[in-house]
Amino acid sequence: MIRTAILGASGFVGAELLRLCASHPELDPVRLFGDSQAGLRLDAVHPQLALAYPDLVIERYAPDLLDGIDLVFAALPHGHSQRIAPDVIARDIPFVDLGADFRLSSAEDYRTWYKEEHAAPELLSRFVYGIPELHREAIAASKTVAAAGCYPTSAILALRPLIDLVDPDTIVVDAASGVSGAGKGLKDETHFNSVDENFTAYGLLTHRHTAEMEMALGGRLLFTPHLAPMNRGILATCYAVARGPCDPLATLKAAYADEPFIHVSERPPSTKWTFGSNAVHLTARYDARTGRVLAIAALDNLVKGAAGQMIQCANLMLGLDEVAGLSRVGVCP
Ligand SMILES: NC(=O)C1=CN([C@@H]2O[C@H](COP(=O)(O)OP(=O)(O)OC[C@H]3O[C@@H](n4cnc5c(N)ncnc54)[C@H](OP(=O)(O)O)[C@@H]3O)[C@@H](O)[C@H]2O)C=CC1
Ligand SMILES: CC(=O)N[C@@H](CCC(=O)OP(=O)(O)O)C(=O)O
Repeated sequence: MIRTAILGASGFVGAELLRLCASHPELDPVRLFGDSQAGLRLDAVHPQLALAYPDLVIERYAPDLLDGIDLVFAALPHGHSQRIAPDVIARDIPFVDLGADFRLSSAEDYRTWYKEEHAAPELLSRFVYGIPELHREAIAASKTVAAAGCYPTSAILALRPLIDLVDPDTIVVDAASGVSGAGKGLKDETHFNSVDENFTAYGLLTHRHTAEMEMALGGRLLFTPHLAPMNRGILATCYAVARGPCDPLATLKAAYADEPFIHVSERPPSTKWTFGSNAVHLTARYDARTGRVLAIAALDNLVKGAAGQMIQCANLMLGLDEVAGLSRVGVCP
């Protein structure tokens, strides 16, 4: 078994990593780290995991606790894993990070979008951007992977195969997320009374995920995130001016024909089709009237947008079956 440590185990993504590891044939979570919940038994923090992990305790991180570990997952707020990465790299342990610390390729971009200095800029170039469908070989050859964010995963998977068909400077991405995308901390905007029976746009013109989408797609794009009254799920509706008449649905079908987690069909996708699974459902159209391409993606922000993507990357890095521990079937209805 692969002795696995999880930083941020007491958070939403940490819980999802543990849920997925419980049915993974190789990954064995043996060390869990948290902050405010350090010192508590796992079942006190995440009761849904009690039967799978009766004996685990959340600890406070110390570098020595990584000794003997075979794989590290980090699901920490931005800015933390850049301080821990040197400990992991010094021990030569495969490391999959889900924070934004190592996703952008330059410290300057990080400063621009995250409004802080990067603490380990010399490590940025070691990290491979973690979307297996686009960077499978590089991920398999790397020990350090920065798993992509949830919104970027949806928009990039919908648009990347279509990029030669459109003008990248005309891309518009409107995406709606379930509230678990904001993590477990309670804020005014994520309070039940703010979210229930409500639908809001936020982060206008400035959302940090714009940078990741531009890095993967080229061009200057307009991204508007929305908060939807649901627990999980992202639906990204993407538009771009086409270079000429085209068949984007056929292009997506061809690009993803052999992908285990991607389903392309004519039917407009729903987030519920992906609930709890690592699946991404896509569709696309060419609109001859406006000369635009439309592409839509649905995924579960906590699985393909987070924990599932991390496990898919780890499977590749460790030479395991890429689909190990990951479901392709959503819970619907
Ligand atoms: N939620 C989602 O759908 C997605 C999240 N992400 C990213 O993944 C990361 C985790 O997200 P999520 O699980 O939602 O967040 P949560 O807020 O739910 O969990 C955060 C975790 O980090 C721990 N933590 C907080 N501060 C510190 C600290 N100072 N030192 C050590 N540990 C700390 C918390 O510990 P404790 O609870 O014990 O205080 C908790 O375990 C974030 O970077 C997020 O942006 C990316 C894609 C999707
Ligand atoms: C609904 C919601 O609030 N979503 C979060 C994005 C999800 C996330 O965790 O962002 P990273 O991928 O950068 O880690 C937000 O908009 O800030």
